Amino acid sequence: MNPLLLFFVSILLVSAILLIVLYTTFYVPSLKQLLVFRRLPGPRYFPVIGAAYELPFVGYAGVFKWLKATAVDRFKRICSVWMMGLPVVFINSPQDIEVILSSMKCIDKGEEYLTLKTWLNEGLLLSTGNKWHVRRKLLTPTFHFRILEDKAPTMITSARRFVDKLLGEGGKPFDPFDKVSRCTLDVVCEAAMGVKLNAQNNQSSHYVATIKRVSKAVIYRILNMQFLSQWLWNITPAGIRNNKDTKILHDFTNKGHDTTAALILFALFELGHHPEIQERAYQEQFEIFGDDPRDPTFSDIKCMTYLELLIKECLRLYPSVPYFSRRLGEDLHLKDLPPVPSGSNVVIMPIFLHRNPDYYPQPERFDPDRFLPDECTKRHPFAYIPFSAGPRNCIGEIPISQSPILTKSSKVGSVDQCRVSGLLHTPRRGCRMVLHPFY
Ligand code: HEM
Repeated sequence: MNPLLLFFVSILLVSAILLIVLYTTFYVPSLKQLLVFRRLPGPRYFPVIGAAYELPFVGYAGVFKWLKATAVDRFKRICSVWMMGLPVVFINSPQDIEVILSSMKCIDKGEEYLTLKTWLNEGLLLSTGNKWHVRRKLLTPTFHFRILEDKAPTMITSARRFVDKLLGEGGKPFDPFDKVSRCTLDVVCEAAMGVKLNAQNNQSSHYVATIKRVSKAVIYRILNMQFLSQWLWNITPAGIRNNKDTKILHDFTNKGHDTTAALILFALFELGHHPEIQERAYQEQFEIFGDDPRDPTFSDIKCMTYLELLIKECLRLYPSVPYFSRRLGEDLHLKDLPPVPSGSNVVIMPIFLHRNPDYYPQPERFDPDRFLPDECTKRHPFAYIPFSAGPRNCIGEIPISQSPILTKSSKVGSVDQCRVSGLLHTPRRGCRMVLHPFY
């Protein structure tokens, strides 16, 4: 063959391969997206590539700081950013959040959820369309209040075992994360799936360590967007490791235990820091039970009004799911704004919404009284969304809001500083506590 022709054919072949790799690795926006998207407010980065090049430098621990500075502080209501061809829109106002979460049309999960696919497969969290409708309809009755009443004895047994484990530390400082995690794993597996796991009696930390690694891998892929492409991820050493990890988790895992564990951990953290709040919570328990060591009933739980305020305030300051998103199947129309084009990834961040001083004065202050009925009526209902809202809200919301997390047998003594990071909202450096028995 003529060497010149060979040269051109080789160039063509290499270009075609590069194009295929680019096309299967990154998003290619449509002309309409390119034209419409630029009319939305947002920082001006490189066109199409957008802010993606900053992400690898942000690091695992800096994600939320970066998100706040980029997507909340400057643009307040709404902020649009290109991310390697993917149009991403951060929505920060309760009014706009209500529009998207209430819509039956916006039920597809965002692109980031692809990173969970090998772990959670096509379960309720990730499925969409008819598959999701059918599964949701089947599963919803399982989480009904009355059905959960049957599970109460097993939940109480796990809770008692948990308290024994905490007291077993004999008043020395310890990090409760592993114990909390095992307890919620036992409770959720048994209540939601009827599976007896007995994780609290199993000394191996293998499972908890694997969950941590898999969660870290999800954030890593979001920060390094080239790895959102499954085939590219699968051939990296981290991807190969991750695929092995997710196989272990398939057998055990479910969506509820780590979110609930994070809630309990932060509740312990805040109780340790606020003896006066702990005392009010304790007094409420004492009024219900006195010195009687009996098990709580569901009617007791209805009397635990302060405990309910406390849980709500924990989920405000530390929403276990700090970030979630939807991929638009059609244009989204928000009041007084150009349309958000179909194909955009719309992001909602309870972690910043719940700390917006317009809705929560002195937002960093832990104050359960913010959730007294009179205070709640002053706020937009979508200013508080720890369980999301609308058709794709959390199916576990009822059991969580009806589960007592405190027992009256122990008192949290002191808790070290902890920071927040990760896929779920959990303490980054752990949180060490001391537990003093009451009697
Ligand atoms: C403090 C505890 C919990 C919090 C804060 C929480 C929060 C959330 C949030 C924010 C979502 C929406 C996520 C999204 O749109 O991407 C969600 C979905 C979901 N949650 Fe929870 N969750 C908790 C506990 C549970 C429990 C205990 C279970 C089950 C045993 C559970 C099962 C689910 C399921 C199945 C979905 C997907 C629902 C759907 O897409 O239709 N969650 N959760």
